[in-house]
Amino acid sequence: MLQYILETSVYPREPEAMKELRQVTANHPWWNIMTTSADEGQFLNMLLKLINAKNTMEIGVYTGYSLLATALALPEDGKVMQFLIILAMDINRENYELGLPIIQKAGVAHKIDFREGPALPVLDQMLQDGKHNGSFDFIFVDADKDNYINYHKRLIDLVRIGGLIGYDNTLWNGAVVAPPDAPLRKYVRYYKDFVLELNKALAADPRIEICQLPVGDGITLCRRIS
Ligand SMILES: C[S@@+](CC[C@H](N)C(=O)[O-])C[C@H]1O[C@@H](n2cnc3c(N)ncnc32)[C@H](O)[C@@H]1O
Repeated sequence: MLQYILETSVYPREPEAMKELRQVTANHPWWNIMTTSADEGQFLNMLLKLINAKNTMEIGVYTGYSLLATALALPEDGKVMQFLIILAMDINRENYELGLPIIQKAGVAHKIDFREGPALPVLDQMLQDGKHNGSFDFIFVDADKDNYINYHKRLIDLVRIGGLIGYDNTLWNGAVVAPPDAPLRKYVRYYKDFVLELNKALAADPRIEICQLPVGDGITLCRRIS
């Protein structure tokens, strides 16, 4: 079914730059476990346009596919305070630089403020400054699953009321419904409980409305309501 969706509506309408970046990623050794899928990229691109997002954040860039999908969707006039419109964080700059020439060629690199390093200290600094509370329209989290709960504790104060946080991989390769003795890859098994814990915490959080979508590996959208 996914192949049908990809072939009928995703691949034919995928912007050339996103296609090109997907090719770069496909040659990277982490591709299989790391990359955001084409249907997710297209979904993010449309979602951002629908909510008229201007000020966004991404945690977990890798080679930049979801970042490019975001940058292509955002308007030119999104600068808020000292940030450009996408604050993008990753512990690895090398991978970001693999995709960067394509992002530059697409004419959207100026929308990105890339910070190399772990995201949590940057979030803590922003919260301490107090200037960015409630300022983000959209935040996409696609990084270390064992920190998602820690991200959520901070992001809830940084996203604006009515804004969205999207957590990626909340179906975790289907492992969220796998029996305890299921033969899972080591990587999948290691993070499974963290994803389950996150899903439970989001479902019980009264500060958000949530919607879990089977797009890509599962995205949970959280709309801040208080
Ligand atoms: C699944 S990949 C991101 C995929 C990307 N969104 C895309 O479109 O292809 C996860 C990324 O999170 C990064 N990462 C892991 N731990 C991190 C941390 N503590 N802070 C920021 N980034 C982190 C990894 O280096 C990796 O590039």
